[in-house]
Amino acid sequence: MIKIVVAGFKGRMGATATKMVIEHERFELVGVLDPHAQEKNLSEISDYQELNVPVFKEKETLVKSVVADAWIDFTIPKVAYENTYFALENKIAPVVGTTGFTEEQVASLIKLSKAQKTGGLIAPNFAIGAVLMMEFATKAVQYFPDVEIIELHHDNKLDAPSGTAVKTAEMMEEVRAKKAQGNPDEKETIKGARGADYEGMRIHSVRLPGLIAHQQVQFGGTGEGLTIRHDSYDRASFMSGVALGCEKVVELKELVYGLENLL
Ligand SMILES: NC(=O)C1=CN([C@@H]2O[C@H](COP(=O)(O)OP(=O)(O)OC[C@H]3O[C@@H](n4cnc5c(N)ncnc54)[C@H](OP(=O)(O)O)[C@@H]3O)[C@@H](O)[C@H]2O)C=CC1
Ligand SMILES: O=C(O)C1=N[C@H](C(=O)O)C[C@H](O)C1
Repeated sequence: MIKIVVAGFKGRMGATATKMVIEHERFELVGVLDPHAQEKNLSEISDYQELNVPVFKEKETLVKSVVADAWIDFTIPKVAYENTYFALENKIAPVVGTTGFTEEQVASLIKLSKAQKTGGLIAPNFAIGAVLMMEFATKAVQYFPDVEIIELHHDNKLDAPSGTAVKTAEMMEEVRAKKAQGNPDEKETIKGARGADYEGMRIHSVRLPGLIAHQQVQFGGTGEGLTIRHDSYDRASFMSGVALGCEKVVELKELVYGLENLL
């Protein structure tokens, strides 16, 4: 059995991941973390009355109280780096879905994981379809260097652009012919009209109630266009990737960035 803790267990993703861990035959939920939780045990929550899983408000108390192999993190961009660093320091393999990491933070966590000989995963998107979308886009951009990313999310999202959009742009940038898109003389008459600029590629972030997580990567060429689109209609779409991450990280000796590294 892989012993797992879930940080952010009361959030939209954390609650879905907690349920997945409880129901998974090879996982054991040994603790959950939320700084504002009122409960002391999951059994106080009506769906989980039969369980005995301690609830922690501080990560320092958690590591003193339970032994864990993997740390699922769906918290907020402000604390995810600190949490991941802490998990690695304590030789608990992080499986991180929280977005908003800088390139420098990812590099520093990979370095720490190697020093600790501890596996880990930071995956901006755990949906298999989203990973395929990123890979297909990386293929397409070699033929269509003119590309814009439009990501669409629910309006409670804290970070923009999404982690998926950033990862897609990073992957495409590695193989794309350098190019600044649009008319070199173009002027924004309203600031932000052309979206964010990542190495000449534009990223547009849409936030609307009713949405979950969607992205389209739109390419333009001479007399033709290509659109690659992924939609998560339910947060369950992320769970097979989270489960795969938990099974794989305990075998690794360093942290990897992107679920594609484990498929
Ligand atoms: N990689 C992927 O496939 C996916 C990634 N995400 C990412 O996951 C993250 C979470 O998203 P979502 O669930 O929608 O957000 P929510 O706001 O619903 O959940 C975040 C939770 O984290 C809790 N939290 C805040 N600080 C801490 C802390 N120090 N320790 C433990 N928990 C803490 C919050 O608690 P409180 O409210 O009490 O402060 C809240 O319950 C986002 O960064 C999002 O982009 C989302 C979907 C898929
Ligand atoms: O906040 C979300 O909901 C999501 N966040 C991730 C991101 O920033 O890419 C993954 C997915 O898009 C859902």
